[in-house]
Amino acid sequence: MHNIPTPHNEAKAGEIAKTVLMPGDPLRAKFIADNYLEDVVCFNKVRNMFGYTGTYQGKKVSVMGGGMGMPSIGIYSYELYHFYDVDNIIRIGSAGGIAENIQLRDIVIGMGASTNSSFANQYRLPGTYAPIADFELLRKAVEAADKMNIKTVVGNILSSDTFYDDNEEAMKLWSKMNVLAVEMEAAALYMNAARAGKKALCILTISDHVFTGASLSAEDRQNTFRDMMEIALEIA
Ligand SMILES: O=P(O)(O)O[C@H]1O[C@H](CO)[C@@H](O)[C@H]1O
Ligand SMILES: O=c1cc[nH]c(=O)[nH]1
Repeated sequence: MHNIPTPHNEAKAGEIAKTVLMPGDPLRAKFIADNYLEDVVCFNKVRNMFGYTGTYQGKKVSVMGGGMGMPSIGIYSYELYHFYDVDNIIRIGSAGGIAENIQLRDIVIGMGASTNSSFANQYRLPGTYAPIADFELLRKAVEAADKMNIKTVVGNILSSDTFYDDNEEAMKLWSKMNVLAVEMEAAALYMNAARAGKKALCILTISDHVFTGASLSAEDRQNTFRDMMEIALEIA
């Protein structure tokens, strides 16, 4: 393997599993390692973007923070796919609901990730690219959730470059196109996966609703995030 360690990841060859769970928050990665994994080894501390490898029900799995926004997950996922031989990245994140039928605590799986980002420009495509999840991972996630009696909503999500946006109408326009929820990374992850010939999926928990202003308490957040983590671990 060439190019490792990277400026952002100090892991050595073989230290990262074929499947990586990737929350935005590195402390959520630590939470998963502490609460779900056995025989844990921390492989990255560069910029405090913690990465851990351990076993879950006997399977080797890694979990690493990806940061906030597409430039950040763009870097970490690119390096994992291209330099660390990772095959699958499953983002597990929080999101704001923007569809009427989406409520707090819902688990939304991004079949597609629309975006206002220019990440795709690098590919010089003669049209508009549609970033999509890997179907096999998507199907497995839905099946695992069904078995665990956890409701999921599958559809289009928005990966936004902005958390605070001056255009108050923007979310209403995406909502009119049946986009379910807004987060900030999936589209870049899906594009990096496609370009690398690898697999990606984004599973989200609705932590707030953009139009109603409703938001989860800290305790609620932890419990519902656990459902999402367990779906991801199940399919890892
Ligand atoms: O909870 P995470 O995974 O960080 O995801 C969401 O939360 C952050 C914004 O608060 C953005 O990264 C957004 O995508
Ligand atoms: O990106 C995000 C994440 C949670 N809630 C939002 O409104 N946006």
